[in-house]
Amino acid sequence: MWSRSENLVQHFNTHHRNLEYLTDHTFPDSVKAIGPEFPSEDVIRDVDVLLFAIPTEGVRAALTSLKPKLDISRLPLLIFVNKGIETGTHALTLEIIADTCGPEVARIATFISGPSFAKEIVRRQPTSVSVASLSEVHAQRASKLFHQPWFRCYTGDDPIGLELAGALKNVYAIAAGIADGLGFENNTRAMLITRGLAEMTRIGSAYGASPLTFLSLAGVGDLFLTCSSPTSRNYTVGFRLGKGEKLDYITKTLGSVAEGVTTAKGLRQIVDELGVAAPIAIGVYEVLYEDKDVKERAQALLCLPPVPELDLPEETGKPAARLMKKLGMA
Ligand SMILES: NC(=O)c1ccc[n+]([C@@H]2O[C@H](COP(=O)([O-])OP(=O)(O)OC[C@H]3O[C@@H](n4cnc5c(N)ncnc54)[C@H](O)[C@@H]3O)[C@@H](O)[C@H]2O)c1
Ligand SMILES: O=P(O)(O)OC[C@H](O)CO
Repeated sequence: MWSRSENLVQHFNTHHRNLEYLTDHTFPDSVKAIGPEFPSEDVIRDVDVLLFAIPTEGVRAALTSLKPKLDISRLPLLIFVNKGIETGTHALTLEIIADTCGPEVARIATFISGPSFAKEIVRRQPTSVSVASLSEVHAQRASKLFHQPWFRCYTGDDPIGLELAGALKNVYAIAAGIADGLGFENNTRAMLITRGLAEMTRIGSAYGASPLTFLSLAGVGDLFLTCSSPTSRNYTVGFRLGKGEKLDYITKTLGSVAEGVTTAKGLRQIVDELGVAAPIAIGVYEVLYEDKDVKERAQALLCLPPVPELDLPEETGKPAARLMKKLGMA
C-alpha cells in the first residue's frame, strides 16, 4: 500500500493500522506500506494487480508517474475505485488512462463501483459491487480476486456507464443532503432519489452508456446508499449547506474528499454539451459555484412545470463514441 505520508507509512508498518482512516481496523501483517516516494520501477514491474484508491483529481498525476515504469506486456490488472469526473477536461477515468498510459492500457482497465462505505466493508457487512471493464477477461479476474460471501462482485461490460453512475450519484447525494438539511423529510428524499435516477439515466444514455447500467449496484444501489446516509461525505456536504454553512468551510473541515463537489463542475459541462435536461444537477452546481441560495434553488426546482416522467433522450452517444475511437474500438 503506497502513501504520500512518511508518518502514515511508518505507523502502518509498525502497528498495521492507518493513523488517519479506519483507525480502529487492524490490517493483516502481510500488508506492507511503502512511500512517500512514488513506487520504484522494481516494485511496479513485479506487481500483478494495482488498485488505485485516490480521488479522481489525483489520478492523472499518479498515472503520469506510473506510465514509464509499467510493463503492459505482463497484462497487469489495473483497478480503479474512484468516483468522479475530472475538472477542466470533464474526462472520465477511462479517458485519463488513455491520455496518460495509452489506449492499450485503457482497454484492460477495470472499474469497481457500488454501494460500499469502506468502514462497513472492513467490518464485513454484506456488500455488493459492480465490476466493469472493456476487457471481459480483466473484469472476471478482478471479480474473482475480490469476491467473498461478504463482498459480492457482479461483472459488466459498460465501464463508461459504471463510471458515470458512480460519479453522478455523488452530485445527487449533495442534493439529498441539502433537502434533509433544509428540514424536508422522507417523501422529499424519495423524490430526489427517483428523479435523480431519471436524470442520471438520461445523461448516461445521451453520453452513450447503457441505460440498464443505472439500474445496477453502481447506479441505483449507490445512489440510494449515498442519498440516505450521513456516513456519506457527499450527503454531509449537502446537509451542512442546507443548514447554512459555507462550502469553503465545509470542504476544509470534512477530513477527506467529497468527489461530488468537483464532479458537479464536470457534470455541468457534460450536460451543456449533451443538451439534456438535468435540473437537479444544475441546481447543485449553482448552489456550489454561483453562490445561489439553497432555499431559493429548492423552491425554483419545485416550481418547474410538469414533464413526462420517463423520457430517455434520442441518444447522441457522441462522447462515448469519441472515447471508443480514441481507444481504437470504434
Ligand atoms: N471511502 C469510501 O467509502 C469509498 C467507497 C467507494 C469508493 N470510494 C472512492 O474512492 C476514492 C478515494 O476515496 P477515499 O474515501 O479513500 O478518499 P480520501 O479523500 O480519503 O483519499 C484517499 C487517499 O488518497 C490520497 N490522495 C488524495 N489526493 C491525492 C493525490 N492527488 N495523489 C495521491 N494521493 C492522493 C489521500 O491522502 C488519501 O490517503 C474516491 O473517489 C471515492 O469516491 C470511496
Ligand atoms: O462518502 P461518499 O459520499 O464519498 O460515498 C462513499 C461511497 O461512494 C459509497 O459507495
